[in-house]
Amino acid sequence: MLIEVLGASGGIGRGQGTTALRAGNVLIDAGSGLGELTLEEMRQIRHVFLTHAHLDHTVYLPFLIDSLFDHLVANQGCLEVMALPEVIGTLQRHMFNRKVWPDFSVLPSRRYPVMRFVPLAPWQRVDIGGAGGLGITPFPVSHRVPALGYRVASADLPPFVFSGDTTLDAELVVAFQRLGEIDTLMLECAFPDRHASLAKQSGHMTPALVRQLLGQLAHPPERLWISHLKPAYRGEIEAELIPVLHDYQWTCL
Ligand SMILES: Nc1ncnc2c1ncn2[C@@H]1O[C@@H]2COP(=O)(O)O[C@H]2[C@H]1O
Repeated sequence: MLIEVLGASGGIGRGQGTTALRAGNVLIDAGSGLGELTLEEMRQIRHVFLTHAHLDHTVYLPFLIDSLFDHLVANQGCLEVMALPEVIGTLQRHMFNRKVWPDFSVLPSRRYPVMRFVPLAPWQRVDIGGAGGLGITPFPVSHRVPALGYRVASADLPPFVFSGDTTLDAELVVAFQRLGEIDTLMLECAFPDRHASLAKQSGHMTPALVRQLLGQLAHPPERLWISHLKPAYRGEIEAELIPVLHDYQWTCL
């Protein structure tokens, strides 16, 4: 099983989509990177796990469900959107509210809708695809709004951890300790160190915070994929990460 990064940018620009990952028939987040998929590829998707409600992680969800509508109706299919209860409430109130977008969780009928919200609880693993499938474990992270990261593993996928959007605090360190061994860590780093206070205020990481987090892990990851760089600061963040990550295999997405 491969994790395919469809988008991982902290902003927009040619060739840069916001967060969306694909593993088999599962999506993690539905940012503008989702626009990389063909209609046929979208039709394979059965589950969308959301980290949080912010637009850069959800903006293509309304288009996805609209694009799949006929196919789902014809096949009696239903797209499962998995998220924290607070995130589901936000999407119901502000996105699928029949003003911004139709409420596909009651269309074409309440009994057989094309989209279903499934509440998640931190640390309650969800198994997708039975034996040999994916085990997806949500864990709490520290953002401005209720948010999760995900650990994804399967028989042929060593533990992959995606931080989602988060800053560093004591709870995040506890969560990472509980995750145990990590093969690949996709970790956000949105701002350079000169914007440390904005990073804290908006719930994001800087290279100095990445250093602090890694220094507190009992099981450092084998490799790091750094994500969510704000395009305006990309060069600066990369330069600051070089001394922080010199002992790791790493790349900026
Ligand atoms: N206090 C703030 N001042 C300026 N920009 C902010 C502030 N809070 C949030 N943002 C920006 O708004 C963005 C919302 O999405 P992000 O969390 O990815 O990143 C956030 C920041 O880029």
